[in-house]
Order: sequence, then structure tokens, then C-alpha cells
Amino acid sequence: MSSKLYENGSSQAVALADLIAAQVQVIVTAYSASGQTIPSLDSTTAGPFDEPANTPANISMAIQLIEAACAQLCATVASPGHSITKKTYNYVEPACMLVVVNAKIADLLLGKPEGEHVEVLAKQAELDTGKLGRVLRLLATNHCFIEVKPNVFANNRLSLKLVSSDPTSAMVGLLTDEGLKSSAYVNETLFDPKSGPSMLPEDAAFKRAHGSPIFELHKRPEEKYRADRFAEAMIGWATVTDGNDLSKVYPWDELPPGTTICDVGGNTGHATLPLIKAHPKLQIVLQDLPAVIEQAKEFWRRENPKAIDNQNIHFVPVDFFKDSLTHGCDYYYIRHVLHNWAEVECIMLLTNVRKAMTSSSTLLIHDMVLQPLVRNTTSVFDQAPEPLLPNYGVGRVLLYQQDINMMGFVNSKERTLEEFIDLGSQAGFDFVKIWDAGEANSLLEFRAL
Ligand SMILES: C[S@@+](CC[C@H](N)C(=O)[O-])C[C@H]1O[C@@H](n2cnc3c(N)ncnc32)[C@H](O)[C@@H]1O
Repeated sequence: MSSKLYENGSSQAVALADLIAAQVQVIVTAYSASGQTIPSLDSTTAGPFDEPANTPANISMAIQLIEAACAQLCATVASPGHSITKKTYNYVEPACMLVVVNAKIADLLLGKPEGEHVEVLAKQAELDTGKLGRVLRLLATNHCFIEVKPNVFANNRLSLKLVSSDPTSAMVGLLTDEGLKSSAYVNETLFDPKSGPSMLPEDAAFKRAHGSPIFELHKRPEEKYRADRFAEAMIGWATVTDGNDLSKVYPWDELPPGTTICDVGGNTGHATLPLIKAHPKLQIVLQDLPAVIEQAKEFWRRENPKAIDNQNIHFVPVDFFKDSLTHGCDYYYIRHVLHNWAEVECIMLLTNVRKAMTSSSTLLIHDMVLQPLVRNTTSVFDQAPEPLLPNYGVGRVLLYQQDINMMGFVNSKERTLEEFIDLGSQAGFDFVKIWDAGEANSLLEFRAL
């Protein structure tokens, strides 16, 4: 619905353009204050604020406002048919990204600022020259890679994220391969009378696309690369969405030495690793399935062997539905796990956590929390200024994209605050507080009832 403050599209468009100009100035000023300028898109050297974890809050906010306002301005001024057609064609970009990730084009262009002819790239990647050129041109038109001379391509700021040593490229691989294919079957899955209303992972679109549910597929020896890519993709996702910022989100400094945090379904423990680096007096108990715990040991040996030597990290394999979790930890931390499961399993898992807790333990759920699209004067969420949508629209669209992605992968979902509070209360928890944890995350604090 149109804002009452802005009566028509013209006043909205002008307000959006003003907002964009003002927020660009915020970013320029923040860079100047650190003696820098915004890196040009063609640059291949890291900028000071490339990692969300290092980005000042005012820059993150300005970026969200600019993204929201640019998208809303384009949708306001362009013809509806044009906007809808562009949205419809969005699928071709991830299809092209998967080709360049699998062909390791960004790796082939490393150290070549002058670029490389597409013929050379195609030969190295064993692809057809003409088709690879068209793929790269589509991506370069969307600011990933640059065409420095006709048919000569080079890396830029965005394509460097596709280099295979950057865990972001594993995330891109996972989403543009398993994610894109699953999404293509969401329509058939929703209209099918059996799978449409089902919340079972085996009824998800993923199975129609790949023949079996995701974790069954990943267990097959010949598909090991998918399991490895998934673990790496979790790290990539955490890096790009500020998930590693846990150390700054909660007042860990105020806790006594030896405070124990059980990272439930923590995968390799990549979310709690920076926490221990920042607060070495804390103790982590990492719990995940046995095979994952073995991967986690390797990860910590590589990334923080001191934490193993100092016994800051304990590796405890578990099936969190069947086994008891480590008893009596001060905190139970569950990050990006509940979004994999339907209500029944979430309540089963949370009830298991509740049983392991003492009366002084705290539950922290670190997850995406969907924000309402309707403006509300009593909202606990920070709402974007008018004429933007209160949930920051495209500035925070990642939350809603991830919600549909979870539907496609495992028939699960991202949740609203009310849904999390309801899950908690069904498992014996009282909601205490929501902590802002970055662009796409919130930290929800609960205590046992
Ligand atoms: C989406 S990942 C989240 C990992 C990590 N917390 C993060 O934030 O990146 C879900 C995790 O739950 C683990 N998991 C799934 N089923 C499990 C079970 N039955 N018992 C223990 N862990 C399980 C998976 O191995 C995986 O590491």
C-alpha cells in the first residue's frame, strides 16, 4: 500500500533518489574518515570494509537503505512489464555462475589484470569458446568480471569471491547447483496434493530435482564432493552474512572465566571459533554428528590448535534427536539448525536441549528472523523509513530468499519472531530478548521455564 507521507509515485521516486544520494554520502564520508575511497568495481585489492564483520554499522545500514531504495525506485519508474520480465530472467545469472565456478574461471584469471582471451580460458576449462564468452558477458554485464577488450575478461571485486580458495565460491556452488535445481521444482512440489502440504524433507523439491533427499544424497561415497562443498559453503555463508560476528553480538566480556557454551549442531564450529579467539576464557563444547565432528577436529587443528591444546574446545559427537546433549553447560547455542526442521523436530530438539540445561543455563538461538512487511508502531524490529518497506525490502531480501531456499532443500522454513517464541514455549522456554546480529541474523535469548 502507498505511504500516506508520499502521495504518488513522483513524490516517492524523488524521496527514494534523495535517500540514495544521502546514504551514498554516508558511505563516502565513512571511507574518507579511514583515509580511503570506495574501491572501484574494477579493483582487485581488498577494501577496508569488504568483510561484514569489519564493516561499521552505519555503512551496513547505508548499504541496506541504498539496495532497498534502488530496487524500489526502479520498480516505481519502470513499466510493470519491463520489471516483471527482468525478474523472470533472474534464473540465468545463477546458471552462468555455476558454469564459471565449476570451470574455475576466477582462478584462471588470478594475477592477470590485463585479462585473458576467452579462447584461452575455454581451452583450459574444456568449454566451447563462444558459449563461455556469452556466459562471461552476461556476468560482466551484471558487474561480476570485466571485459577489458572484446573477448578478453579479467577479474574484478565480485568475481574474486568465486576463486575456489574463498569459501564463498562453495556457497555459490551449492546454491547455484543444488539450490537452483531444487527451486525449479518448487511449482510441481507445491501443486502436488501429497507433497504440497507436507513438511517432510523427503517430500521437498530437492528430491524431485536430485532423486533423493539432500542428506541421503550427500552420504553416498560418489557424492562426497557435495558433502565437502556443503561444509565449506556453511563457512562461506557465515562470512558473507556476518555470522562470524558472534563475538560482538552478546556481552561475553561480562561472563566469568570458564563459562561453557554448547554449540549444538555446530558443524565445524566455525561460528564459535572466532568467539574463542576474542574471548579465550570461554569453553566450547561442540556437538554434531560423528562424521562432522571428525571434520571439525581437522578444522580446529588448522585454524586454532591453541584452543585444542588449552582445552577451550571439546568435541562431543551426538545425534541431537536421540542422544543426551552434554549436561549442565551455561549456554546452549543453536545456529542455523532450526531452519532445517519442521515444528515437530524443532520441538523435539529444543526439548532435548531443555533436559540438558540447569536452572541457570541460557538458550541462544542464532537465526534469521523474518520481519513484518506491515508498519507497526510497537514493532521490536527497527523499521526502514518511508517510503521504503518497513522490513527494508530488497535491502534484507536475503532472509526471504533463504526462506524459499529452505522450502526447496528440505521443506523447512525461516521463522518470524512469534514462531520462534511459540517453538520455545512448547519446549519449556521463556523468551527473554532479541539481539541484533547483523544483516541477516538475530540472536534470540531464552531461559528455561
Ligand atoms: C545448517 S547446518 C548449521 C551448522 C552451524 N550451526 C552453522 O551455523 O553453520 C546444520 C547442522 O546440523 C547438523 N545435524 C543435522 N542433524 C543432526 C543430528 N541428528 N544430530 C546432530 N547434528 C545434526 C548437521 O550436521 C549440520 O552441521
